[in-house]
Amino acid sequence: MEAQLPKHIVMVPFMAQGHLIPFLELAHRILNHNPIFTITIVNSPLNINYLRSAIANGPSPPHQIHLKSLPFNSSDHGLPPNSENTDGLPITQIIKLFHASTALETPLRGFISDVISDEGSPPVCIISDVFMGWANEVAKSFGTVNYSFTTGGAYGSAAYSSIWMNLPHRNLANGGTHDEFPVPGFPESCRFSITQLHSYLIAADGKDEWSTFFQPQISLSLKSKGWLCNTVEEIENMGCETLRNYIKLPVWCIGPLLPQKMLKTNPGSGIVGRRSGKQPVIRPEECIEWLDSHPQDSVLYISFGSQNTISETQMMELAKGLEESKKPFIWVIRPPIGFDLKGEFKPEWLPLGFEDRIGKQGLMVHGWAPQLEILCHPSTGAFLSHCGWNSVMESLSQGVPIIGWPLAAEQGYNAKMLVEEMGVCVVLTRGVHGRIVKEKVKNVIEMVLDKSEERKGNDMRRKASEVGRLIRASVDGSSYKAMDEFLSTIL
Ligand SMILES: O=c1ccn([C@@H]2O[C@H](COP(=O)(O)OP(=O)(O)O[C@H]3O[C@H](CO)[C@@H](O)[C@H](O)[C@H]3O)[C@@H](O)[C@H]2O)c(=O)[nH]1
Repeated sequence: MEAQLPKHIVMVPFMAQGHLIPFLELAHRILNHNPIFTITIVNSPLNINYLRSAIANGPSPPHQIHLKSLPFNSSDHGLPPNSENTDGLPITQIIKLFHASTALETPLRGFISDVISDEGSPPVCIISDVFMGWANEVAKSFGTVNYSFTTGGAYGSAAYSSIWMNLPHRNLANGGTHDEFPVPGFPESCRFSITQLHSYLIAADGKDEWSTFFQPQISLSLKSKGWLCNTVEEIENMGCETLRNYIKLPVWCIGPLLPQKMLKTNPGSGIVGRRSGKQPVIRPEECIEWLDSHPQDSVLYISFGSQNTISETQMMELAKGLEESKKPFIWVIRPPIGFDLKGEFKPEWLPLGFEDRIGKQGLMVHGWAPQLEILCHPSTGAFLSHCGWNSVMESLSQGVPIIGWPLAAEQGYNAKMLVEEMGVCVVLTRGVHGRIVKEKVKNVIEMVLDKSEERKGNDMRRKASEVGRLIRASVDGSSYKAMDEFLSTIL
């Protein structure tokens, strides 16, 4: 009998750390579920190198995962040389990278043709990032199908898609009051605020450089056979219903795409190990040792994800508020907005003598921290986060409540959902122009870390812990079932 060729899936992630890693985790998850597949992840050369080191740094990679580098030259798109990832790029360049990402279409077509010559048939499907909607056309023209993968949550993805496609805030008079407006797909009672939108979205008119990328790409992704979503059905009931209602396609909630150790009932402290192409500037063991010296649920962890930072004034007030709160903290810090994020950190961005004065109260990490190890440690009591979806899932999976400071993308919608639907978050401020004073920083930190009964912090922790339980239960429950259903549709 002739041996059956493995079923080939081609994955097309967007060119950002917060997208590449969930795609890699998705590939692992699919293969754990059913090893019959071969998966090729395609991207620009530097992102493929990044994924190669992520695989090398992580636990033993299955032989069925292949990486394919597609030609891409950032200088052809008005970007600085070697700019193939949002990491470290200022916002004005990020939009150029979004537009440039569509240049991967022609080389992807070449690759699919090669697959057909070698294997006699096209891949069983392409799984493309929601931002890489053009992959739908590629799939169709080669007689295969496309599924979209949103690396965000259900609520955030629904809001992001609907707001970009409809720009509902442009017509506040149409059913809106003051600065609040309804969003197509969401219940009438769920109003969004103009303050939750980034300035480029507030200014968008359908013809600007942001709309002319997002509208066609989301619109193409709406032609997929269905969407995979990095969330858990039970924790986002309303978000899942809204996403299905808005996109009118099947949605499989297959998250959380996190390392197995984080999903154990009591992960405890220790090395989690992750697939990441970046090395922390501090050894995980050092962080763990520092956390070991603090009581349970007492430490605030602060990080704004892989590509964001705050303003100079905000940094100063945050530092003062932290110092006055006297609460222990780990702060992943980068140069403020307007400066080279990978450049040298200048002492004048913090209060005079700050780092010397805080001593054992704070651990400053200049660059990249071992976030998973920090969040899994029992001493970590709260996370001051920009509400990027990976950070949200990582925090909630460990029952850690969130102090939200959304900065860009769908982070404002994530924060809204975490506050209104889950009750696990309080918003400190929004954006790089958001007002922030040290007194508020101090009060919010104290409130969230306060474990006394009847305090809001205690309630947030209890709710976060319940969400964490649901996330862990989904691994053998709803998310497992959703993956099963998805794979049976492509087999
Ligand atoms: O010092 C650090 C900082 C970050 N991380 C990791 O980097 C990832 C950051 O991801 P996320 O929290 O999602 O933030 P972004 O990198 O900003 O993510 C982009 O992609 C997400 C998924 O689509 C969106 O939700 C965000 O809005 C978008 O900015 C997480 O896994 C973190 O664990 C570290 O390990 N160490």
